[in-house]
Amino acid sequence: MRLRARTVEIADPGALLELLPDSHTFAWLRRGEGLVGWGEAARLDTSGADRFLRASDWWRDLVEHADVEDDVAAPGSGLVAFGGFGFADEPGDSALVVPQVVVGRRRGMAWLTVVGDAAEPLPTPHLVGSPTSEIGDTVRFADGALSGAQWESVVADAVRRIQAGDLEKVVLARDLLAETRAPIDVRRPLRRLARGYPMCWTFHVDGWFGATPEMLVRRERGLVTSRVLAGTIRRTGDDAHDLTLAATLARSSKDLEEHEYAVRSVADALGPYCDSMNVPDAPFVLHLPNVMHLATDVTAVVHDSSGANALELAAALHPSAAVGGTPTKTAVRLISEIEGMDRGRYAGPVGWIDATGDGEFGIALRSAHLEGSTVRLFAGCGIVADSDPAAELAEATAKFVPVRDALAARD
Ligand SMILES: C=C(O[C@@H]1C=C(C(=O)O)C=C[C@H]1O)C(=O)O
Repeated sequence: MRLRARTVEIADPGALLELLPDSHTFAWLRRGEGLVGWGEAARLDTSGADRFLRASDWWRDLVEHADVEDDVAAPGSGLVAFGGFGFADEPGDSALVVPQVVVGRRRGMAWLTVVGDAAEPLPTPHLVGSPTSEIGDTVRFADGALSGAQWESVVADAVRRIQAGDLEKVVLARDLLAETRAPIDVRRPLRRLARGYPMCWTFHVDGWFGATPEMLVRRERGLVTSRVLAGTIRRTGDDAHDLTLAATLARSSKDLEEHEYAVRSVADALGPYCDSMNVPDAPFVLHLPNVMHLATDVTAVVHDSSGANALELAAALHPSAAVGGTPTKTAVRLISEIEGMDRGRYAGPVGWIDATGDGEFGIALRSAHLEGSTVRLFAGCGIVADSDPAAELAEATAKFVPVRDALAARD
């Protein structure tokens, strides 16, 4: 189908999440800016090892044949698709979806994009949200694939293999199940995540939602940025003590080593596509309400000749050592062998791409999958030679907090 898209500047529409008409919607937001969308003008479902490249080819073809009128010409205006990609190559369930309506805000400017079949006139949507239903008054949590104790023994197994020299680092995750009596309206947890974690990217694509602090790749007019996180410490709630902990984190050789693997994997993957790469010598400490991370922002400029779009860059970067391990292939194999669950789209790229190839793909962390009245939450930790299984379990528990709190019955 040939698509037609029209983008016009609009007066400030207020909080973008309030515009969503129902739970079957798309969101990508940080500090009130970003994109929300609804309806489906076009969709590609894909899977397998070449899921990113298939999605990129589909997107390039769709853009080439579309009629686009874009009065705004900002990253995220004009034709846009939201995407969510499976972590593992198999099954690798992934999708790229072009909504019928997208509302965006960037640097105080707002726009509306409407997309439809080129053969028909475009509708004029009304930007009025609808009330969301309450999350029922009981949310019951249960272990997912493994209990805490079983997961600790999986971590201990990984530590033994690392000490034996099989690999340097592996990121292991676990899942939790949350059940409510009535189906959950995803707009509730999204609003809470956006409010509680303004420094993160709050997202929703196809039932996968969360607030991630980690940017796999942002491409904006050829400038590429990746925010790499690895090395974590839990917050205590006492700000003065947390500052001391932050200083300890910034000097911890275990965490610095783990961080270094992750930064190196991103810089190596971007190398073939970019020039003028800047990799800061030392990480900074990113403070989130539940945890603190060592963080490095890598920047670079896409080669004119490679012209890699945001999806192709995400394909090159995924899975980074922050969510897979080092060496990547050995780590990913070990994950599928011992983790005991299918990650689905957890820790896979999630975000959006526009017709110029600009876009943002975060890593779907601090995230969950919603299906009716069941939510599956995921959290993981980087395991290295001197990791302690009990401490890793506590770290994973801290990383469940954002989605757990977002599912609470009341504010
Ligand atoms: C795997 C997760 O987080 C990743 C692992 C980290 C670590 O081990 O220190 C830190 C940030 C993320 O890169 C998660 O949140 O589930």
